[in-house]
Amino acid sequence: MEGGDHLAHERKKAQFDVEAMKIVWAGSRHAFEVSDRISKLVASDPAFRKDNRPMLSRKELFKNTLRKAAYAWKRIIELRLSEEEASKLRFYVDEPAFTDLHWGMFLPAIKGQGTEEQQQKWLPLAYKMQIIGCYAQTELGHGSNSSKWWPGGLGKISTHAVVYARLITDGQDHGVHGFIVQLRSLDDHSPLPGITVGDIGMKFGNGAYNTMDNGVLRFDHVRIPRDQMLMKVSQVSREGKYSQSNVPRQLVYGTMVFVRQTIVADASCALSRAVCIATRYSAVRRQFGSQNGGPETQVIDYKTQQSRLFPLLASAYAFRFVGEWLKWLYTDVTQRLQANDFSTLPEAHACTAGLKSLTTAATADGIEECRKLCGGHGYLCSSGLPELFAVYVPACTYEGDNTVLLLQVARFLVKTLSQLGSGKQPVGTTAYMGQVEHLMQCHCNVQKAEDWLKPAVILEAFEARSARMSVACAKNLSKFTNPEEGFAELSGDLVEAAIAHCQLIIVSKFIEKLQQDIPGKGVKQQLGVLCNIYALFLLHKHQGDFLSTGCITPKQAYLANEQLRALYSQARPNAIALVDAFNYTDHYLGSILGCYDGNVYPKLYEAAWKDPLNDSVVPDGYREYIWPMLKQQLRTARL
Ligand SMILES: CCCCCCCC/C=C\CCCCCCCCCCC/C=C/C(=O)SCCNC(=O)CCNC(=O)[C@H](O)C(C)(C)COP(=O)(O)OP(=O)(O)OC[C@H]1O[C@@H](n2cnc3c(N)ncnc32)[C@H](O)[C@@H]1OP(=O)(O)O
Ligand SMILES: Cc1cc2nc3c(=O)[nH]c(=O)nc-3n(C[C@H](O)[C@H](O)[C@H](O)COP(=O)(O)OP(=O)(O)OC[C@H]3O[C@@H](n4cnc5c(N)ncnc54)[C@H](O)[C@@H]3O)c2cc1C
Repeated sequence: MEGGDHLAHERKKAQFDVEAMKIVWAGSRHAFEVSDRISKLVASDPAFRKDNRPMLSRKELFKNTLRKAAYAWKRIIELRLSEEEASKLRFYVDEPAFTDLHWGMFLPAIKGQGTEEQQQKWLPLAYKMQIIGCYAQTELGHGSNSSKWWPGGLGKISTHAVVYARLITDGQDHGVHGFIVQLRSLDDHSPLPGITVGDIGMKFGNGAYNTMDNGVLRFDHVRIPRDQMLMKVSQVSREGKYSQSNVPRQLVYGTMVFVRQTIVADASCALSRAVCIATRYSAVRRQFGSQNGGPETQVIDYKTQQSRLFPLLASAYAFRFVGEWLKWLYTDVTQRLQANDFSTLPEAHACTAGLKSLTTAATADGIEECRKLCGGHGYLCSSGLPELFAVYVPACTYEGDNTVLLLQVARFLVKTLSQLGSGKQPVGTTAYMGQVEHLMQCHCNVQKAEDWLKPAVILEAFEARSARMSVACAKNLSKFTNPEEGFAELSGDLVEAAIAHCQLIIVSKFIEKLQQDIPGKGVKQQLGVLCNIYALFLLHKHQGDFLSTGCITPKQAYLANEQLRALYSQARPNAIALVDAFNYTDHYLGSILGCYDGNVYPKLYEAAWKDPLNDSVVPDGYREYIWPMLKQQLRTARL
């Protein structure tokens, strides 16, 4: 079959209104319209071509990124794009660049930690891109006193950086503070005196994150003007006197709360992209199982394929909704901070840290699983999956190593539990800890498989598991005379308790989403199926936790798995429509296996011939190396 829509028969099976689901996925009709318009704008502009990335040398790749960034900026100004539209444009250009750190960290750091006066001075320059900034926190070795190492945009482009360093006045160390530091001349871009700066070298994968100039930075007797210390949290007077505002010191880390929140939203994008590719290809691919000479089985009909693919599809939706909620939480905490209410900052920190950890880990693993779900073709760069994996996987490390972040969540949970004794009622995502006595002894009320479809049953099982794991950690910790020693010794268990808590948040936010009014034929029902798949998949995967804490019985675990299989069958006819609802253009997907029309094989065949290696029939190097070897063998054989 040539041309046409090879997936049309699959699209006809959908039991819901795909156009309505697109609005739900985008968040609102307005968000959908912006996203749809900008994605088409990028896809139709040859300046944003990206299929050649894996073939380019590092220097060509990097120069190409600079060209795209400058062109994108020009288009943003010409078309008078709003911030929302510009950030969608960045998203669909789909190429990490120094601009990410400028807009995503440098500007937010000044907004969050600079005084009004500092903001008035620096923000207009940064907004007009008259200066370009990065965010320099991480060190090569340890300690905020060696060399900065890793900051994106630092290596070759940034003119300025927010640098985190120890503040010492009168011989007293006041800990880490943020400083705006000019790095390069605004005239000829050369490093300023005392500054050594460069790129740290090639990173994992071809193309991928190598479009970014992650950098190294050293200072030798560099003087930073006093008014370039970010002074919202603490100040140094002209006389060198150190003082602190009436705000928590933790605000110094506020930029990370903001960025981690965006990383959670981004996880749903990366995962949905991989899932879209794997789902479409699984419907196109037929392998074995032919009966009476009929067509072979579509691999998407194999239960094993479904049990690997559909939980990822459900996770993409789950991460989308928890990301939406996290954005709300971040906006709420920001408004409170402006009104000097700091009460929800610890929760915002724990939620952003924990959800960043969980969603990036699941997404990185999920992309790799999608590659395997596509068989051998998934390993071709033209599948789009190798580059997506290479570009995505550092998300498990940047903005805080995922394990380190889970330990932050664990500290928050232990603290919450310890405050119960003094009568402090937990709120927000830890409100369930207020019912800890009930959760410690409740029994799951599942007698038949369908009982697992009740939101209250699922929620109670997840709450009980999380509460019991945290309480067990707290009890074990209390046996240590030195709490820090105890924390280190039990860190493995604490990480698992933190994971249980964060999974509960994602499940509960999906359930809350379903309580809203969701228009469109069949849309809510499909989301209900996905929500149950997500929850029961987690329950099945972590059944050891649920069983060992006595939250469910072995029979109930068995029934959950039985229900999960039934849910896969319900999702099957809707699978293609559920990935169509992401509304990704073929340009954005960048994958032959995932193309909208499913016409995979002719495109793969054509693409192979475009590889530079096929430019000539006899490759470079043949005459030099292979021909003499063949001749030698021939001579030996004749002897
Ligand atoms: C194409 C061109 C187009 C142009 C388009 C223009 C428009 C574009 C528009 C937009 C584009 C935007 C794109 C955005 C994309 C962003 C890209 C992101 C890329 C990622 C780059 C990566 C950057 C980095 O990695 S930066 C470095 C991050 N480093 C870390 O995360 C380190 C991890 N470690 C920690 O977090 C540690 O906690 C610590 C180092 C912060 C502190 O450690 P320590 O001093 O030991 O303190 P600790 O005991 O842990 O904690 C003390 C108390 O503080 C509390 N706490 C800790 N962290 C926080 C926090 N973040 N917030 C609040 N509170 C915090 C902690 O709970 C303790 O509290 P307690 O009450 O005392 O217990
Ligand atoms: C692509 C990329 C882009 C980046 N961009 C920036 C940037 O723009 N600006 C910037 O400042 N930084 C940036 N970083 C740096 C990044 O933030 C750090 O790499 C990250 O915070 C992890 O720190 P680390 O590398 O020191 O790892 P380490 O802390 O050395 O971690 C190594 C291992 O030790 C474990 N470990 C560490 N501490 C503990 C602990 N307390 N308890 C238990 N286990 C522990 C970790 O789990 C991990 O397995 C970037 C990194 C990457 C990969």
